Amino acid sequence: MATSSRKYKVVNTPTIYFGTFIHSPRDEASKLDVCEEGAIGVNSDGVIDFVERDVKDIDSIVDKYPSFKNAEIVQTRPEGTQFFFPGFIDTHIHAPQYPNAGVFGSSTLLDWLNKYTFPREASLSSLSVARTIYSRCVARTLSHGTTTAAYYATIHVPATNLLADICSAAGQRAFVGRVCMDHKDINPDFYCDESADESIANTCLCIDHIKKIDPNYELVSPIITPRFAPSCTAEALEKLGKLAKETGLPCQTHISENRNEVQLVKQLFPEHDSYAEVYDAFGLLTPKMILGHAIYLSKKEMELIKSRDAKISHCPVSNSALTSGGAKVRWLMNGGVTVGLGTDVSGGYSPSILEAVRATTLVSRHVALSDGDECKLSVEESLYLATRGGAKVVGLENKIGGFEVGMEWDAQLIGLELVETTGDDFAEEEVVDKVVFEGPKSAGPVDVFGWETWDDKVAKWVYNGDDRNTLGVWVKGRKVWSRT
Ligand SMILES: O=c1[nH]c(=O)c2nc[nH]c2[nH]1
Ligand SMILES: [Zn+2]
Repeated sequence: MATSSRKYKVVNTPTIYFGTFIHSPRDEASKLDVCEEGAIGVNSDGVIDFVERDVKDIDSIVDKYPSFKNAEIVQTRPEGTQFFFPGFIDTHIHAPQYPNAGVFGSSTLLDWLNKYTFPREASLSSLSVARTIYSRCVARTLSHGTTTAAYYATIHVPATNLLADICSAAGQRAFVGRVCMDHKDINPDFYCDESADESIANTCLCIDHIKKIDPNYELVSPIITPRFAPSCTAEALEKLGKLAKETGLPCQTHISENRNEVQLVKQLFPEHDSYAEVYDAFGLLTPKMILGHAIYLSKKEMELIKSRDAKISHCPVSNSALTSGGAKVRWLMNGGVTVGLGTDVSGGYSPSILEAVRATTLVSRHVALSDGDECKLSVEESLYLATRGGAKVVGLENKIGGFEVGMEWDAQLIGLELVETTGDDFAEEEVVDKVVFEGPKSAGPVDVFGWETWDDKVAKWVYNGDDRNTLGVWVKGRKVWSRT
């Protein structure tokens, strides 16, 4: 059933963004680059034309770049409470599971799949259910600053095509994968592909649809998606590996998330030495593969993944919620493996990558308790993973993840008014006046709030912020979300 045949094409008004810009330098995870008084010109294709630092007045910039004479101007507030930041990249999210976010009880992966997840995903055989869930999911992730998402959909072709349509219409950059799962002994009978051939044929139908709505995959791309090794037969994995090679399309799957799952893979694929080698044997371990979780990898597997240049999506919220374990991100990074962040909704309870950033720092501290202080990841490193790291994971590091000439304007405007970084805007007296308080007088707001450096402000955003701080979101220069 076709859902839409409208092609993606957007022409924007050239725009100059003025004010404070913060991003991670391209290959430097440990610090942020703060440009307090800058200007970025974005042309009608959504591409950054110029970046200027130490800008004292708007007129001089407009004079210098005549093609921006009639540009729209978007400016951060001057009091140091707002900044532009690259859009977040969610490298692993299950859109159909969005209504289940937060509902996992005390289950762990394999029982969670059967109890909560497969029944929910099966309900998307109804296109109207899919429409409700997918519109909500895309709107909510955009509102949290997610400008790019690598989505797992379901086994249903019409619903998967609808997800692609919704991303295209809403302006979210997306990889949309029809989930392949044909193993009859593992998947429930109400939610399983008929055969390996059906897995491939239905995947091709989804690829064809996306090709129709976005022929050059400018915004929305198909992604080949074997759910995980246990849910696929060897025949399906082999055919999907061939399809990946023929089409050159990206791929995504899960790996080593849970100890019982790793055991199951050993039982199902006894002829292969490890989980990673199963994917490698079927031609799926390539630079275009995104592996979700990667908690229980051996050193040999990590080295194999590195040698194939496959990528890893770290999903700390999900790994904590489902008691899966703590991924050793520092170890992966030291081994030269490319890592990005995923929400993994609904194993993860939140659609927010900011939450995943926060959890990345916290989970790394738990890992540090057993493996040493070196494992701790800083706010700066975690934000790097959410932007530059994610961009590398989805193969778009030359387009998104930072602010350089030639990159596309995928950005969010962050407002810090709600995270206590200024002396004003808080009706302290109103509350305190009602309380009988005998003691020294307040030191005054400026001494207590408003002293923070930009690094401090960013840390306060990461640890105390949420989507209320996300004031505006742009993808490829198009405004796709605004907090009114
Ligand atoms: O976190 C996860 N979510 C899923 O939907 C899934 N399927 C297989 N393995 C999975 N892990
Ligand atoms: Zn997942």
